[in-house]
Amino acid sequence: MEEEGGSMEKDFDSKVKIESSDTPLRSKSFAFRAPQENFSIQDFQLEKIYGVGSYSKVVRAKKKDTGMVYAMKIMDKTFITKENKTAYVKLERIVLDQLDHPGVVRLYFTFQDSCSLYMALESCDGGELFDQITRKGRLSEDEARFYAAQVVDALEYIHSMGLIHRDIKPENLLLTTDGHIKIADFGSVKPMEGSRVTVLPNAASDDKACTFVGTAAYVPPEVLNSSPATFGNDLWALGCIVYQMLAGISPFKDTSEWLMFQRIVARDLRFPNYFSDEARDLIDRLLDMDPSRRPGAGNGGYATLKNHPFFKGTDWTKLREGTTPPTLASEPGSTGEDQDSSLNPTRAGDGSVRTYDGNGGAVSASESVNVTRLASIDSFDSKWQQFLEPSESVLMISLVKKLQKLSSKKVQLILTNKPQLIYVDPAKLEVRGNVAWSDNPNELNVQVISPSNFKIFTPKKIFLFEDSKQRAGQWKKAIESLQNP
Ligand SMILES: Nc1ncnc2c1ncn2[C@@H]1O[C@H](COP(=O)(O)OP(=O)(O)OP(=O)(O)O)[C@@H](O)[C@H]1O
Repeated sequence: MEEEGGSMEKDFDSKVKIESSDTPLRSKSFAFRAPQENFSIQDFQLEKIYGVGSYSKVVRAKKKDTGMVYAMKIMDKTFITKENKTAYVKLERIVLDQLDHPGVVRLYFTFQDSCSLYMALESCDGGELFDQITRKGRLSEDEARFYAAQVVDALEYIHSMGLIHRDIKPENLLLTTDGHIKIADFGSVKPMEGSRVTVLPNAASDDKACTFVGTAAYVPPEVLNSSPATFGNDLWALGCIVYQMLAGISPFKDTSEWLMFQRIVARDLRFPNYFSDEARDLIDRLLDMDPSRRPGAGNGGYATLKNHPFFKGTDWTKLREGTTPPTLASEPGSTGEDQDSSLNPTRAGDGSVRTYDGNGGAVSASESVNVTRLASIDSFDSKWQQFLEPSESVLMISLVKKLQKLSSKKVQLILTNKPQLIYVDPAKLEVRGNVAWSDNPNELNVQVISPSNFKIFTPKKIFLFEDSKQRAGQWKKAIESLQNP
C-alpha cells in the first residue's frame, strides 16, 4: 500500500522521466502543462457537489485567493489503490494534460495530500446532458442536432489525437453555462498505436482487468465479443446518444444489463415514429454492427459524418458561437423523477449520503453539524439550477405544502447561498414566488409550529409551510445560519 502511494506521488509530479518511444534506451524529460502545485484543499472554498463517479467526487471549488472556480475531482488514494484504479487515474491525468479543445474539459493543475489526489478541472456549471434529457423528457431535433454537432466536433479532435474515449455517455457530456458541450471523464481512454499523446509506460489502462470498459447501455457489440477497441466504439455510443436525446431513453435500454447486452448483440433496434428520416438514417448508420462502416470511422473520415443530412444547416466553424441551444420544442417530460429532496442513491456510488468536512475528507452526513452544508449535499439535483444564477447553489430544498386559508399547494422550496428563498411549481417548473430575504431577524423570522409545520414572517406577508419530512427545525436553522454567517 505504501509502495503504491509512493509511486502514485512520483507519477503525479510535474516532471517525470519517460522513455522515448522511438529510442527506448534514451530517456527524455517530460513536463506537464498543468503543473502539480503545492496547494492544500484548505486553499479552496468547497461549494456544491457536481457529481459522484465510481472512484471520485467532483466538487465546485473556489480558490480563496484568486476567486477562480474549478471542478475539483477528488480521489481517495486508498480507494484507488484498493480498487486497482491507479493506472486509470494516471492515464486520465496525462491525457487531459495534453488535450486542448473547446469541447474537452481542461485540466489546470493537480495537487495531493496524504489522503487524496486532486485534479482542478474547468468547471461546467450547466450540468450533464443526461439531466437535460431527464428534465425535458426528450429533446427536439434542433436541440439534439445542436448538441450532437458539438460532440462530433470534440470526438473528431479526440480521434485525431489517436485516442478512443470508450465511455461516451450523457453523464460525461457536460454543459457550460452558455449551453455548450464539453467531454469529461477520460478514465477509460485508450491511446491507439501512434497516438499523438505521450503516455507514461506505467499509465496505460489494463484491458484485461475488466470484462468491458464503458457503460452497459452504450457499449458496442464488438466490445461484448472482445474485439480490440477502435474509434468506431465511440461512434456507436454517439448513435445511442442521438437516439436517447430524441426518444428520452437509450436504444437498447432494458430491465437488466444482461437483457441489454442481448439486445445489443442482436441489434434489436426500434425507432419511435416521430423520428425524422434524417435522424433515423444517421442513428441506423452509427449503429452499424461493423465498426469500420460507421460514419466517421470509414474511408471518408469525419466528412461523411458531418455531411450527413441530419446535420444540414450546421455551421461547423461556428459551433460554439451563440449562447443558447435552439428553442425548446419538446414538452416537459413526465420523467418519473423524484420531485423530493433526496440524492438519487444510484448515482452516489455506495448509496450513502456524504458531505464534505471542508478539510477534503468525506464525513458521514449524520456526523455533520453544519445544517446548510448537509442540506447542500442532500439536495444535489441540477434541475433546479435553471432558476438560479450560474454561481448560485442550492443549500436546502424540499417538496413542501404551501398552506393558505382555503387551499394548499405543493411547491419546491429552495434556499440558496445568495441567499434567497424561492418556491417553484414542481410540475410546471415555474417560479411561483419568493420570500423577501433580510438578514434582520425582525424582517425575516422563522417560527417552528410542529416538526412539520413552520411559519415565515416578513413585513408584508406570513407564509405557512408543511414539510412532510419533518424538517421544520432544519429550515429554521438553515435560514438563521445565513442571517448570521
Ligand atoms: N469539469 C466538470 N464540471 C462539472 N461537473 C463535472 C466535471 N467533471 C465531472 N463532473 C461531474 O462529476 C461526475 C463524475 O465525474 P467523472 O465522470 O469524471 O468521475 P469518475 O469517477 O471518473 O466517474 P465514472 O464512474 O463515470 O468513471 C460527472 O458525471 C459530472 O456530473
